[in-house]
Amino acid sequence: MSTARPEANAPTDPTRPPAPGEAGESAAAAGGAGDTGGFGEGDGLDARIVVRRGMFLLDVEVRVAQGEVVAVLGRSGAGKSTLLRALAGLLPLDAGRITLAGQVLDDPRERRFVPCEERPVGVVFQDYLLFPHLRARDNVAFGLRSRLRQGRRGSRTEAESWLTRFGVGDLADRRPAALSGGQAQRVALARALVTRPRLLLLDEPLSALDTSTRTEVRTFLRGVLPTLSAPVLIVTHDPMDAEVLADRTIALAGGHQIAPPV
Ligand SMILES: Nc1ncnc2c1ncn2[C@@H]1O[C@H](COP(=O)(O)OP(=O)(O)OP(=O)(O)O)[C@@H](O)[C@H]1O
Repeated sequence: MSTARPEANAPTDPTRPPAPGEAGESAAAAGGAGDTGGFGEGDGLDARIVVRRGMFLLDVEVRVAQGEVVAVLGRSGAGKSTLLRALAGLLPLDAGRITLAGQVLDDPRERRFVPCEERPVGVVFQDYLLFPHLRARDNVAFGLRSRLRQGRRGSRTEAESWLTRFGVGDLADRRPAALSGGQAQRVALARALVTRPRLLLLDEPLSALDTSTRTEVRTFLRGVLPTLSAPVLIVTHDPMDAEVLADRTIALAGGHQIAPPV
């Protein structure tokens, strides 16, 4: 495990596709869930996250049990994406500690920092960030090949089975430009889950979708999320998403946790 800490507040571009070895592809790294062959071992997520970005300070405590789905609500600028980026390893903590399934991912006091590509964390961003030049099958297989070192044939077969599970198996040969928003979001979710991360982060996964697709994907997620025994954090502006998808809600304002809306 690397303990080198990146420069605090290093600029990252959330609009670019995840590079090989980045957290936009779910990472099941050495010591991650790939070792156990499945979700759900360990103690869930336990984190105190303190991150400064310019004048903004995020300071929150988050605990999510295995199999629990927690919605993170808050107005624009509240710190929701900053929270997810810190958990994914895209922003280092300034103070606090992140422990996932018993493994310390970030603790500045102990100078410990697991880089994003080594974190067993799956991330789905609002605009999918699929690799545009890869077919759906290879988008999903990418993490298996790069992180788990699986061979081409086996990783493709496994990718196809995840696409089928998510109802888009017949689209395996398509590139992202030939997928609808809902289809692309399913592929992105398959890609995030294929390496069996121990934490799933969904950043506004429905916000780029039109109303009917949004309802379709929300219903789909409602079926899938309870089947994962990993902790899930889902950032959303929409209380309906929280109501339908989450067991519990965290509300942020100005970088701090507040009582959730009733
Ligand atoms: N690179 C940066 N440098 C300085 N400040 C930043 C940077 N990125 C974000 N911020 C600030 O951090 C605060 C929290 O931003 P963040 O993106 O986490 O909010 P959010 O709740 O996800 O908002 P939205 O719902 O609009 O995505 C904002 O005040 C924002 O201006």
